[in-house]
Amino acid sequence: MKFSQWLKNLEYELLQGNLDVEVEDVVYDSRKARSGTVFVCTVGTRVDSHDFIPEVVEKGVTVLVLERRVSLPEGVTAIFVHNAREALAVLSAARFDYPAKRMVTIGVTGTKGKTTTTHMIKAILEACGKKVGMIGTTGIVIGEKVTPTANTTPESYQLHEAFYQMAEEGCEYMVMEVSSQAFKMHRVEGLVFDYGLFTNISPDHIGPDEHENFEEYLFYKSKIFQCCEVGIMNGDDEHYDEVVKDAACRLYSFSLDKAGTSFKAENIRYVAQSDFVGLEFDVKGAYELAVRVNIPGRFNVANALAAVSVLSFLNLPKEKICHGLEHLSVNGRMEIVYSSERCTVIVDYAHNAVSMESLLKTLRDYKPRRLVCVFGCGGNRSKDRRYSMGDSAGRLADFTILTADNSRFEKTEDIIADIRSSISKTEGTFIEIPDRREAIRYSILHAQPGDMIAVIGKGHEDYQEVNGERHHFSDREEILNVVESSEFINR
Ligand SMILES: CC(=O)N[C@H]1[C@@H](OP(=O)(O)OP(=O)(O)OC[C@H]2O[C@@H](n3ccc(=O)[nH]c3=O)[C@H](O)[C@@H]2O)O[C@H](CO)[C@@H](O)[C@@H]1O[C@H](C)C(=O)N[C@@H](C)C(=O)N[C@H](CCC(=O)O)C(=O)O
Ligand SMILES: Nc1ncnc2c1ncn2[C@@H]1O[C@H](COP(=O)(O)OP(=O)(O)OP(=O)(O)O)[C@@H](O)[C@H]1O
Repeated sequence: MKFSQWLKNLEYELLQGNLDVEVEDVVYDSRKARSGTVFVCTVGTRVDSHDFIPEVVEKGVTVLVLERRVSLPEGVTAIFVHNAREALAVLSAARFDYPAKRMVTIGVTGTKGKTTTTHMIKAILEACGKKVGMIGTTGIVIGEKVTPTANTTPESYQLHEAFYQMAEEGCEYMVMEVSSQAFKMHRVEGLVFDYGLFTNISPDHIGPDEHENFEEYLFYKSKIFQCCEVGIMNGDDEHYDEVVKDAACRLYSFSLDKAGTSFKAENIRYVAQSDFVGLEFDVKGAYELAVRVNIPGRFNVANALAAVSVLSFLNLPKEKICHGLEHLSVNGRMEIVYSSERCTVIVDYAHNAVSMESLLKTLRDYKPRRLVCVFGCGGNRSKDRRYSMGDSAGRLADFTILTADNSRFEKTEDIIADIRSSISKTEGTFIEIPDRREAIRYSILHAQPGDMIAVIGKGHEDYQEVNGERHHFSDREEILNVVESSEFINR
């Protein structure tokens, strides 16, 4: 392939060499540089990869893309661009021949609910017999194959490579989580999603290497409506007006509370039966559907409504959409791992006070005999989380078991002591069992009929991180071990 053929959507200045040089790939990590590739130099948070130019040229790189004017070795073609990550996205799309255009693409952004909603969309499309590719916290998912990624939204090159694989394997649809950081780092530059979905926004991801402040976070997240054909926004979000202010798409909205939005959830029922714990509601407005979802919680009404709003445009059979929603499985997000008259045990990924608060509040909608909460906090992370989560659990749960999360390089007992300092100021009853396996076991073996037990914080994770090492640990597996044990069965 001639390099010039990849340049049609890029503004650049030729610094030296010949644009018709033959190239076969684009590389952005010097360690992967090889003969006949284009190396895109970026200025990262830790490394400025312009420094690797001598090394990559030595390895046979024929073209360099620069965003800093540096001295160049002879014999290599070099172009200067305004932003190298933007250029990486444009070149990667061209390198894989614009694979996203071969599928219906759905981008989902928002502070909370991205993973849940993308899984819902995928599950419903699959229930309708469609082949779907998915990208997000779970990694790159094509059929049964899951490829873990370093980021929720991977680097642009990895994205286009994944789109290409999806299209080659016959995926008609692609649904992905788009983080605010992805917009900031130009990972989705040049993509135009067929559908863009915005679940909600509240302060998060503000700090070193992420966003300077909430305004910046909102600015980048709102970009979803500048890179999609049809945009769907949460009409209940308090920042609605700011988010849609610069929208350049056909805009729709969904709501649980407000009249006049395009899609509205009405007649919401929280259902807790021994064989079904979940939600029922009616979608009204631009699309009408009676929905039953096998995942509990008010925020999952919003997630399911958001998913249905997108899918309403796709001419899918309504009975299959309903089937998909009633038989969902979203790993570690309000996941009912066990339910009987004896108790219901739920695993959820809530790992800050805001999520924990909404989780515990909405589980109260199910009127459990007791709401029991099992949780801990991560080590080597903000201590505020320990105080605020301790306070939420103390106020909202009937009984709390404090235990380990990923303690990392801290002592679990010290982390629990921090949580204790806030939970003990509330009226909440709690005990401490530092071993998470024992804590889960205790909560189930001592359950009273009608209890709801929420095991919080680790969700889908299948490890516990202690002293820099990851040991296999899954809340789901531990729960199943207990409920399948003779100790529980014969009790
Ligand atoms: C702050 C940030 O977003 N950093 C991302 C960025 O890394 P960076 O620019 O800092 O990388 P760097 O190490 O300085 O390297 C700069 C360049 O030199 C290259 N390099 C580096 C070393 C070398 O030997 N040779 C070489 O060529 C690197 O490939 C890179 O192109 O580019 C990397 C490659 O794409 C990302 O993996 C990395 O994400 C880091 C791991 C990260 O923690 N990001 C977070 C903030 C993030 O993006 N989070 C969001 C949201 C998650 C959520 O919603 O919960 C996400 O989408 O994951
Ligand atoms: N729509 C929502 N509103 C508020 N909280 C939610 C919503 N959906 C899920 N949650 C809570 O947030 C947690 C994370 O949900 P999910 O993984 O779907 O969101 P996410 O946007 O992918 O989050 P993250 O960026 O933290 O991975 C859930 O375990 C649940 O407790």
